[in-house]
Amino acid sequence: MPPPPEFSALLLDIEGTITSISFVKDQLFPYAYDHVERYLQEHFEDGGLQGIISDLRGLAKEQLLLDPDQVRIVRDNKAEAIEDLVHNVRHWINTDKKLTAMKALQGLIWEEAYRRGDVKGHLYPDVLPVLELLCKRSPPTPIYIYSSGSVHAQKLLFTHSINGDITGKLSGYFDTNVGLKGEAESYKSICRQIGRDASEVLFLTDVEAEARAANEAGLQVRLVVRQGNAPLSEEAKKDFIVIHTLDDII
Ligand SMILES: CSCCC(=O)C(=O)COP(=O)(O)O
Ligand SMILES: [Mg+2]
Repeated sequence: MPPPPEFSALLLDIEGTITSISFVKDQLFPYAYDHVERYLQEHFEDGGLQGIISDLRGLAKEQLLLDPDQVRIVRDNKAEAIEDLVHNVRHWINTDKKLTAMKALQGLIWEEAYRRGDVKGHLYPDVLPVLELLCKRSPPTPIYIYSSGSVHAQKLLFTHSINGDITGKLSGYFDTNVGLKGEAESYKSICRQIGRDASEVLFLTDVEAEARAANEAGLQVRLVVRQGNAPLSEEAKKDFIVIHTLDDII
């Protein structure tokens, strides 16, 4: 194992890196799938949802061009709009699409589940001890999150985690409003926003395309392997240092 990396800021992916894929796929996604219709019925007129519905209408028009057999244009009438929105959102959940407006709606739906205690954000056992160590360094090493899940959904997961509220350990959150995770420009933008040179930032992810994009942007990168993750390609294992626990970065 190579020596631990030197870094002055840590950027973390969530699913497959610090949280199990099974928590997201077997608990969060089914909850959103099952509750999206009721949520839209109950909240359709809410101010906070209106912008998201408008974004979902625009998204349907874009996605229809790529996926004409499955995506529906969202009709104007409320009952028909809900029918179309539910159809599209369920299709995007089933196909694990990382679409910003759909992720924003998922975050709102999950809020109820977390608040009622129906779900708790999963964290691997090595995560909190390493975050605590980094926070105790002098000066503390700031820790940021970059996930396809909305910032709202991220904050919910860390507020209602199996280790309690760990948001005090985190310095900031980024979602796909900053750009897609497979694009180098997104990582450059994050580094600008956190005021760090890319070479000082360590990014941890389970996804090869994200690792390559961050590497292209000049960040240090480790690929994280967890039980239940998709297998890494031979090329990825050759090109990146692979770790199995966050202990390997300290
Ligand atoms: C923020 S919790 C929900 C996770 C999610 O919706 C998702 O798509 C996970 O993507 P990630 O970029 O964290 O691998
Ligand atoms: Mg991931």
